[in-house]
Amino acid sequence: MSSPLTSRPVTVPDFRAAKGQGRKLVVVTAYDYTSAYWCDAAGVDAILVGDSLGMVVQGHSTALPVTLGQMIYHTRCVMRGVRQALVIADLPFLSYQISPAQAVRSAGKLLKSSGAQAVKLEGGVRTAPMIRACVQAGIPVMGHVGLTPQSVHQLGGFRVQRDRDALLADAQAIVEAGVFAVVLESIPAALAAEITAAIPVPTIGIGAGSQCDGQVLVFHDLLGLYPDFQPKFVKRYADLGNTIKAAIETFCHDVRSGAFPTPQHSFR
Ligand SMILES: Nc1nc(=O)c2c([nH]1)NC[C@@H]1CN(c3ccc(C(=O)N[C@@H](CCC(=O)O)C(=O)O)cc3)CN21
Ligand SMILES: CC(C)C(=O)C(=O)O
Ligand SMILES: [Mg+2]
Repeated sequence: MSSPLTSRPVTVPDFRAAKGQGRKLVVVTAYDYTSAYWCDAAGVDAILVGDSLGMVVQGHSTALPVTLGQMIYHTRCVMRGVRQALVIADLPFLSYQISPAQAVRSAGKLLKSSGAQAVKLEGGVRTAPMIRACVQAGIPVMGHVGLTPQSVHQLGGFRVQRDRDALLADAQAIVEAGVFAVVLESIPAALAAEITAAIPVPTIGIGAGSQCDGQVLVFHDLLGLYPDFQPKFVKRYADLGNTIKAAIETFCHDVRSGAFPTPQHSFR
């Protein structure tokens, strides 16, 4: 029930080969040692060190300010908490868009300095040359099409993407460039099902319905930790934000009333 794909550490080929095996792939984001430890212990198949950390860790309103150095730092923290899950790290905005050479340099630096097994790049037809260059350098790449948050200003906001022909062409282009899996973000369920049936690698959905080969959610969204954010695709499996608030309120009360610390928590 809550064990990952394999009883040894999950590899990129394991993940890719799960397509059509009748087993849904589970991916959760994590940004530090402790969150990665618990995701891995719960039996996720893969952990994504997402550039969403720009929002949920740093407090920006988009992921655009995140740097490659910050992605390396967080991925190194995550790696120390993981025993079995595959670890994939996002390449941040402007670390791969300029040229295929820039993409290989950034992806290579991220893998070399963190120990993650794969990178994720956003974009379809336009990003295919960068993906191809990384794959030819021996770097496994996960693709990401549909709502690509690094293009938020070009898209005019975090909006559902509905252009069927463009989305199919994007998915096909990155499959041809060599991705081992594709994130489908914020697209109608029927279209995600069509793309899933059309391509030979697993699709991992977020706001893309139930017919994808797997699902991904942001750690803070799944646990109710990120304030004032609940798009339609998020299901809260816990209410940890309010749990934390209540616990800290109790601590405040105990300190102010003198109920904490007791002799039990003190040295004699
Ligand atoms: N915490 C968090 N969760 C995420 O899923 C996430 C991030 N951060 N940061 C990077 C991107 C940004 N994402 C987002 C952000 C907002 C919406 C959103 O507000 N969607 C609305 C409007 C859809 C529409 O009307 O077109 C929704 O209700 O789903 C969607 C994806 C997904 N990613
Ligand atoms: C939402 C997922 C797919 C992502 O790219 C991120 O967390 O940055
Ligand atoms: Mg991302």
